[in-house]
Amino acid sequence: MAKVLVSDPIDQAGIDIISQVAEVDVKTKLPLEELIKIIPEYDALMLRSGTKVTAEVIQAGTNLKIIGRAGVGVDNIDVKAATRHGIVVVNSPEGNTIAAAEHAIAMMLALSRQIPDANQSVKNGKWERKKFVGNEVYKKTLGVVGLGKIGAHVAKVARAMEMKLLAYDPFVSAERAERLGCSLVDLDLLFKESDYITLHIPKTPETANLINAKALAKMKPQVRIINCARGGIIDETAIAEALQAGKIGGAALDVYANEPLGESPLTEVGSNLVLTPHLGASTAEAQVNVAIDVAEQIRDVLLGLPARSAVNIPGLNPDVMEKLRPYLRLAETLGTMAGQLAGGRIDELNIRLQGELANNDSQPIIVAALKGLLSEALRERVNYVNAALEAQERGIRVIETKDSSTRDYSGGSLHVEARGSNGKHSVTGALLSEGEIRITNLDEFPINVPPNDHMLFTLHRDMPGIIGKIGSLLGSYNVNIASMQVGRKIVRGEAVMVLSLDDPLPEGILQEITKVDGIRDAYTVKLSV
Ligand SMILES: NC(=O)c1ccc[n+]([C@@H]2O[C@H](COP(=O)([O-])OP(=O)(O)OC[C@H]3O[C@@H](n4cnc5c(N)ncnc54)[C@H](O)[C@@H]3O)[C@@H](O)[C@H]2O)c1
Ligand SMILES: O=C(O)[C@H](O)COP(=O)(O)O
Repeated sequence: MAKVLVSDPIDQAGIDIISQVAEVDVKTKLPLEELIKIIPEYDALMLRSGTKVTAEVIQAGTNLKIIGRAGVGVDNIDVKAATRHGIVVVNSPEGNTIAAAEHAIAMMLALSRQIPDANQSVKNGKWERKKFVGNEVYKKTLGVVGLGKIGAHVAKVARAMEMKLLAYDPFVSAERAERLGCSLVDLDLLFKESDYITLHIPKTPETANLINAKALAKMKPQVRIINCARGGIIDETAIAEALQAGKIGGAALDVYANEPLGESPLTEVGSNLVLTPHLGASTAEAQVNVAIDVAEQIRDVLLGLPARSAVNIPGLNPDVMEKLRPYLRLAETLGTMAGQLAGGRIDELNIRLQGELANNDSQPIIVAALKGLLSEALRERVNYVNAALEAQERGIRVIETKDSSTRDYSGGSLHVEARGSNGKHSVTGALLSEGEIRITNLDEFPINVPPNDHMLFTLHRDMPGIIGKIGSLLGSYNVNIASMQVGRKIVRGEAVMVLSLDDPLPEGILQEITKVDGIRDAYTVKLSV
């Protein structure tokens, strides 16, 4: 039975789902060395933001097939290292959207009405009504930085409170912003005009320290800043100084450059600063949502099914995947054949989706062809997760075309051409109505053969006696021929011979075949049909 390690607190609903197919160990707060020590035992790892999945952890996780992040941010996972090792990384992109958005709103209101400080004051036996006079958010300007899932929900709620909304998001259209009641503006204008600024962006090289001393200097003196996105987007020293000096009205932070926060200039700030310990996603509802979402994906991947929210393989919903599955098999077979025919060092792969197939998303089909193409070199190390990265790192140029006008097979056909040390070779294939693969073209010669574990291809002159000679030669090595077919364009011109063999070809026989009069070239292909 598969084994799954749960290394952060996850709702029981998720653990129950994984337990249907695997043994689950819950071990939280593991020191890194301990995690590295035990990870080889596990097929899957499920976590939240508390566990750091470094390249070392991934390297040690020799049995890992999937890492499931019960939440959105995967910045605590070395996704590149996981991809390189063929480990699928999944998350729950929407399970905690509402929770995080509501936390941002709660922070904005808590800050405006000084609720945390007022609460503490009452508990200290005081009654300081004058000290805690706040502000209304009604008719104030809220600047939303990042108009994705969480930013959009914050905008909707803020609009209901009749706030004026500005938004900055270079990847969102003005129409979408408008539909959400926001005016899309540049960052400087948002800084200048906003009474409240709320951040809902990922931490990237572009967003790191976005709110620094220079940015703070552009804002209104009473501005209140909310960060429920990621630590490191705000320069914590700069914001602590601005608060201490009264240069901004307040800040409410849920996330920090280093978590847990520990020693920080932020803890020195006396008032107008609300801090929560990364609670954005911590609602009962969100925790059930993310646990179920990710647990289902872990269960599916362990059962050999696709994951719906993989961050390191082309996103596909299960219905599309189900429809494409036979074509992925076709693409992988053709990629394997083209790769072996073209020889070891492949530098270019041309893929043409033809007929009906051209109406589909080509990305998964390309990945499947690349998986086949690299299978000779990487064997079981290559999979759907790392095929594209491996190809990119080997400098393989991928050219994709679509031609919906081809009308040869009802489901369409796929043409794969690889250029490598043996020159350019192409294979075309299609699916029969029962889902069986047919190779329909080899190096532009029409053929019609099913793939077979051991195949021999020759390029030769179409002349009497040549088929017999190859048959006798194979017979002399005790190689049984299962089927044979010749493809030619003109009588007595160039032709290809395709032989399906029951046995692997012994060493050296290929060279002998190329010496037969009329044979120009010969290739073998090994498949796993
Ligand atoms: N505090 C928490 O517990 C908590 C919970 C959930 C999510 N989050 C964090 O909240 C953030 C937003 O999550 P989401 O689900 O809305 O993500 P999302 O991907 O739906 O939205 C992010 C938005 O940021 C925009 N963006 C990217 N780079 C930008 C840039 N340089 N400038 C401006 N906009 C930029 C994108 O276009 C996108 O619209 C993420 O960082 C996520 O990790 C935190
Ligand atoms: O990225 C997220 O989903 C949030 O930061 C929540 O993190 P958590 O699951 O550790 O609460």
